Amino acid sequence: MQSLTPKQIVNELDKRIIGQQAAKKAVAIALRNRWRRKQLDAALQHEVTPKNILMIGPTGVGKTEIARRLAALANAPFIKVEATKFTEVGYVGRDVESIIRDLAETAMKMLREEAISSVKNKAEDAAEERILNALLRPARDVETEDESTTRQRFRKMLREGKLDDREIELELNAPNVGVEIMSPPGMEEMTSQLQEMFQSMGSQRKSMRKITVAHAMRLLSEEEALKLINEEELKAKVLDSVEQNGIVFLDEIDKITGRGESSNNADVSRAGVQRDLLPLVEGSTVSTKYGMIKTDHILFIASGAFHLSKPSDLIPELQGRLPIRVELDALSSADFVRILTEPDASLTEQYIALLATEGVELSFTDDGIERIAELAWEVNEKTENIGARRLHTMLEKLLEQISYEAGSEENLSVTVDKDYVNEQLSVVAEDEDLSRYIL
Ligand SMILES: Nc1ncnc2c1ncn2[C@@H]1O[C@H](COP(=O)(O)OP(=O)(O)OP(=O)(O)O)[C@@H](O)[C@H]1O
Repeated sequence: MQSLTPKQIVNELDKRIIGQQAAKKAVAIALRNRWRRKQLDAALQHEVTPKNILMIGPTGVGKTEIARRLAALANAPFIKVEATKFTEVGYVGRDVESIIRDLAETAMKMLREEAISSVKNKAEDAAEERILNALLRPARDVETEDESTTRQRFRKMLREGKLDDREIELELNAPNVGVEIMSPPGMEEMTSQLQEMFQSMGSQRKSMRKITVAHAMRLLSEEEALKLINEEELKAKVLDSVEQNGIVFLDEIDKITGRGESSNNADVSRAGVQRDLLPLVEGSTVSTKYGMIKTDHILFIASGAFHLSKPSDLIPELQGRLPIRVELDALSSADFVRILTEPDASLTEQYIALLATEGVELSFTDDGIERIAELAWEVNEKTENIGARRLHTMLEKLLEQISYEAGSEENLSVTVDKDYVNEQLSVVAEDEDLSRYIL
């Protein structure tokens, strides 16, 4: 996927996100630039740093969604962090490095899942053998049938799921001891080492357990898959994936500027957070439990509404590291209509599919959709503008009754038209106090 052209990337993003073309273009170019960089010779490759992006736009208009979808397209490790998190009481400068450690965790999860699925068949075969061994252990003395024929017969039954509920006794790794250690700020590294220590103590213990065949198949496949994966190789991949493909989404960056409704002390700490973030964005080395990670080529996408402050209120060094500025538009009621219907797996499509599982035939008329969009827009205007997120709460409320009745009534068929929307939502939407609570 890495080699998609910027236009192809935008086309892919178009399938999920309505409008916001400037932001889509910027992230598409940033992604393609990574591929371009990799085509260069090593010396030049080293010099080319990512052009980080600053997305400016109100809440709920697709900023995170664009970054998240981009990461998914590129199969890149992705993490979203609220910049304001680091202004909280108890914050110490080095905490910002936890962003990279968390990104490494995300990469590990992603790559481990990939590795597990690549050895899935082998692992399942091995698990099957172990289950057959356990099943046939008592049968061995009964020499009525050739052993391999019996095994074949059982294998067939096992694959057909006929033995799923039968209980067998197996030697299994003891379940992980669920040690949760609350770490004081700045001590995350030590905590994670302790946690690992506890876990490795746990994984060395084995015990005999009686479980069903279906459950055993799951546990043993997992155990066998882990045996087939080379941990060291996986760790190396994590480092490479974070360094070369990692994407960090820094939300609420506008809230760590000096401006705003703040006292002087808060101002100092906000500028302090910017200063702490700077080395990460400029390129530094962070120690993680998988090894050292250089942040030079990680793509940072910062985002904020900038209602009370301007990008020029950020410290100059950080401004310089976010050279690409894109503005995202506030969403209109016409955009809401499109968001409700056009994206792949749109909200309406999701509800139709969910209710179909209960035999409910749900459909939306054009004027019904328009009315939902109109009301969502009005509620945003009257209360707080939360962008497209309002559509989620509106639809949930709109379909509450149907969702409740589905399952207990046969062959329900519901058409959501303008009248239906008015009936369900107008009273709440027009009452400002009520909508603050319900929508
Ligand atoms: N332009 C859009 N097209 C389709 N869906 C959208 C669009 N904008 C927002 N949404 C939907 O609204 C929800 C919130 O959007 P998102 O998380 O991108 O907000 P945001 O702009 O990053 O806001 P914040 O700064 O508060 O995080 C998501 O579920 C997303 O799918």
